[in-house]
Amino acid sequence: MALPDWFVGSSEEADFLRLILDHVSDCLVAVDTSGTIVLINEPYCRLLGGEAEEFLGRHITDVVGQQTRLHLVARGIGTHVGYPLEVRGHKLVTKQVPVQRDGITIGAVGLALFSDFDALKKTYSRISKAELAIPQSNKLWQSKFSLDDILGQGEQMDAYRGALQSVAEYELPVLICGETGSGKELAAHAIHALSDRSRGPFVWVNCASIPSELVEAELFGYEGGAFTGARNRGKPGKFELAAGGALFLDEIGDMPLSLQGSLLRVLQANEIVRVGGTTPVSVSARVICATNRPLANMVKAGRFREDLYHRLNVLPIIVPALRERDDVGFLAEQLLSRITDRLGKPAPALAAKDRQLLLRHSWPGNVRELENVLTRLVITGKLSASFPEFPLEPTYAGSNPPLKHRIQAQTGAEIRAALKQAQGNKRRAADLLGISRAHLYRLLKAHSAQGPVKGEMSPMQPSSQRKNTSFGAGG
Ligand SMILES: Nc1ncnc2c1ncn2[C@@H]1O[C@H](COP(=O)(O)OP(=O)(O)OP(=O)(O)O)[C@@H](O)[C@H]1O
Repeated sequence: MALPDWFVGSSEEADFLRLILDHVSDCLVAVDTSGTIVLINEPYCRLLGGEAEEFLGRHITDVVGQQTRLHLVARGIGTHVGYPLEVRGHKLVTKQVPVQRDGITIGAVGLALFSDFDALKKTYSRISKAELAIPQSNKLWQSKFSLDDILGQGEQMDAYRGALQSVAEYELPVLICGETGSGKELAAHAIHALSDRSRGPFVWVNCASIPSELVEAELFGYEGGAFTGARNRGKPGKFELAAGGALFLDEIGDMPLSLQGSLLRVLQANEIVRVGGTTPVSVSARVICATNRPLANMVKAGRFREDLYHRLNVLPIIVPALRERDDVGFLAEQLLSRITDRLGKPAPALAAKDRQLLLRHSWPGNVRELENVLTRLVITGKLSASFPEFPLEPTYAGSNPPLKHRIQAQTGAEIRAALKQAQGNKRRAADLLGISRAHLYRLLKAHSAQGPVKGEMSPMQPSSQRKNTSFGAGG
């Protein structure tokens, strides 16, 4: 493709420019002020069915027909955007712009924005669907943590962070496994933040905390009037909210078996149908899952679908447990300074014996437990005195009732006290207890199954039944 006389660059620059113009996906032609073609790229030649030499030097109207206005644009009649043309049976949507040097028009460039109407229709429909699928509230669904929030040092943590970076590059499902409190949620946020989808939403669902009868509506959404209590206008599910971004399914091991089949179907078909709906909606969310359960064993025991397991376990990430990490001292220092910043308190120095305690402890609650221990240290100024009591275990007083009942009663009392202190906020209560939210939900569920104590309130429950739950804010 020859470049016009306008071009004043070196021959390397000319080659490079030629290459670019031939590789732009659509047709491009340039004329001088007389309307003579001075440049034409390969895609346009292909569309016209000839070689560049056949078109260069000819008037634009001879080559593409009388309806073009490019020669007029080159004489200064202004710019045309979205100008429709039919060239040799092909319908084009073009943009025709004058080329100016030092304020003087020296020619014009015609660029086909679309030379394929079917592609245009498809693109338009994708754009409008994407707009519908990302409601404004999606601004709320964003990843809150990045790789920089993952504290740790040494080879092990470098390798771990490297693994997060490499899985982030792909559009494939990620399965994050690790003990409670080890940082799985943090990893999921960081993967999304590192990915090409980072500007899209990051929507999370805790599969353990949604009542099983609501999981389907929560994930797939529902149409108005789909069931008693459903909103009139229906509601998009988390898959729809996560369009163009990532859906984080936390505690996937706790997803009821019945729902695992529906999830598998969605992942296979890449589309969902809202509860009570009939129209499929295409799914464009990347799925990131996390679990602290031994999923492979659950598959063997028939408690987790094998086909779903393989669908999800494409890019596995194992989060190291704190007791397996060799940087506990470093992590403690870093967390301590974060905590003191947050609380506006001076940082207490870690005595040698405190460090020994930190290294000896087995950390069943992992980094969350360490954070809690350090928070108490900042507040009370003592680590060694209170530390041996961790992890938070009830002290079993009295010997009359059987031990099992005493443990239940004691756990119940601890949970009630924490909920009271947290004014019913379960996330804060879980933090106070040094356990994960999911663990708290499981305890609440177990206690509600045992009788007098009711735990989780279903949002669909009539308000009259929501009162007098023993774990309510009032205790
Ligand atoms: N490497 C880390 N650096 C800094 N903070 C961390 C790290 N790992 C975990 N945390 C902190 O520990 C707490 C628990 O982390 P997170 O919620 O990600 O754990 P989890 O494995 O998802 O827990 P669960 O299974 O109980 O839901 C959070 O406050 C998190 O910020």
